[in-house]
Amino acid sequence: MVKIFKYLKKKEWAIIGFSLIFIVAQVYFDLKLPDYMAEITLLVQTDSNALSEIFIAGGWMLLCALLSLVASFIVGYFAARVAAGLSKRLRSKLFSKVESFSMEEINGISTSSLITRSTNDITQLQMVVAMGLQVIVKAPILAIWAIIKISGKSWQWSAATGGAVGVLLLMILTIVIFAIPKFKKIQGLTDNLNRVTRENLSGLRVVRAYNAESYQEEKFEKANGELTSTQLFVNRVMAIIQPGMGVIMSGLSLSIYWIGAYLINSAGMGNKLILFSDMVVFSAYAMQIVMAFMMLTIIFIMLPRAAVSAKRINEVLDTKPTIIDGHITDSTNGIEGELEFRNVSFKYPDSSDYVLKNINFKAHRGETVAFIGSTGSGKSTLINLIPRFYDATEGEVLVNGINVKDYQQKSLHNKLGYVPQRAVLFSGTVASNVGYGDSGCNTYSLNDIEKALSIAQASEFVEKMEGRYEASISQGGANVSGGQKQRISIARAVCRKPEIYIFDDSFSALDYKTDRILRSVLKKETSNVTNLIVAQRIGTIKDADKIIVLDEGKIVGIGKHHELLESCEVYQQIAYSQLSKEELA
Ligand SMILES: Nc1ncnc2c1ncn2[C@@H]1O[C@H](COP(=O)(O)OP(=O)(O)OP(=O)(O)O)[C@@H](O)[C@H]1O
Repeated sequence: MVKIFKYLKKKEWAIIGFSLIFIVAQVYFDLKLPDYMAEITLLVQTDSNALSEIFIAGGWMLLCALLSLVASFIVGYFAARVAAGLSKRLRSKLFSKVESFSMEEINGISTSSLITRSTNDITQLQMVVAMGLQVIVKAPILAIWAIIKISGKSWQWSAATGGAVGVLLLMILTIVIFAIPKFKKIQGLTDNLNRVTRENLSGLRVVRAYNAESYQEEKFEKANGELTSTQLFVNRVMAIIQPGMGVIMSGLSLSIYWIGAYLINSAGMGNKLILFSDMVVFSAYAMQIVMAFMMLTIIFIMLPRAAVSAKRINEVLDTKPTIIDGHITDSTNGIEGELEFRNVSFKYPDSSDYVLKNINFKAHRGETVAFIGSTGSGKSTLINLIPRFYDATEGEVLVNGINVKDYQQKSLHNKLGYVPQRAVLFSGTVASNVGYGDSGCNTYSLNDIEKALSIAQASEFVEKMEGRYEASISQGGANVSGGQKQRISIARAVCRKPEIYIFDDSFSALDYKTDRILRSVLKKETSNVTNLIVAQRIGTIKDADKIIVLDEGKIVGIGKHHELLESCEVYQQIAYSQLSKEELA
């Protein structure tokens, strides 16, 4: 929890310091009230006093109450500012930290947990910082000041107050023992609820198509029920606080007046009035003491929960990304568009089996290298090692003769035009999706965007959209078809003008005609660029300069189409399963 405070700025520490003055002022004015109350009690009981004196004392009392209110408002304002500022900063830090994560870290913590940590956990912290500043600092000052004010009055009254505080502390301890273990559980269960909700929303079409609503509801109800019952348990324990406090405070008042009645009864005539006034004042101070401890109770209950949240946030902030940036910003060896896999083997972090084994090949500038193989043979995994979504477990991946690990990631990515297997579009416009990101060169002009869309065979449908290049694209590209999404996604890569294109099965949603036209235009327009194409269709890769056939993570054939048709059994099987002998010939 303390670690989180290092994210407070100097200015915010200054605000906290400044707030302290107002907190002390507020306590001072609050504790001044019983003094005036005692004065008024005495004035009322003494016949010789004018009404105006009572009004004056009452006026001072009102002023004190008003000043206390103003001080409390200022402290509240500052506390809210500091808390909101801290939570904004933490959210930004978490966001940029998560951006630096590789798939290994993201999968390790889980997307749903990362969302809960960036929202719910930060809110818990924000609440405790806002409340804490007002209460953690105020309560002890109030308690100590009030105790000083009543010290030496009457040991019987002091004993009664001490007893009340003792019972209060016992109550807090019981609550804390029962409730704290549940706080950690609540955050974990919130992650789970988040995960089930996300899964349901992202797979809504499949859920509907398979009438799986009740199955999903059952899953949701289970997650919801678990969270609710844990929250209910905690809230039930917490519910004891309010009435418990009421009983303690009323009991204390009653004890003070009861003890007071005995004391006044046994006192001489001259002391009766003083004792009565003392009793009124003592009871007011005693209430303040109990109130102070009550405030601390609330904080002691909120702190453990916030501590759990702080730990979860720190966990993310302290995670060291496994993909570490290199230093090289550009290759100075004059080589461009070259890719080499040198004895590369790879296994996923949570798995013991190698998915790629001893991969060796080279792609030169201007060449089209295609990867084919059955599903799960490791094609996407191989491609993912180039932009460093994962790092090779053994061996080296070299771009322009330099290990990808030695590049600054930004520079490496600027050399690549990556088109993923599942086209990803962001909410915005066609133009914002095509001219997406930073290529390290100039910003994209409308001309660049138009040209990229035209190469990707997307101009025709984009021209027909309302607003054309400024036509809106909804989240995930929900308002365009699968093939259209793929073409916009291809245009995005073209717009970057990369040295190496990576098409991970990116033509699968296109009809054969568009697929053929797109590839021939792409080849013409980007003749100096290296193309890496993962495909399932023989038709898509037939004309490639080099076809690499993968089987169970191993290269079982490299060559041109006609060579592989003669020499590679796996390739033959794939080819004959798609086209007849005549078509292949
Ligand atoms: N994140 C992951 N963690 C663990 N194993 C994975 C992960 N992603 C993929 N795999 C495994 O790696 C193997 C290769 O998967 P990959 O996605 O590279 O195959 P592919 O040839 O691209 O298949 P497809 O043509 O179906 O896309 C598969 O056996 C898969 O189960």
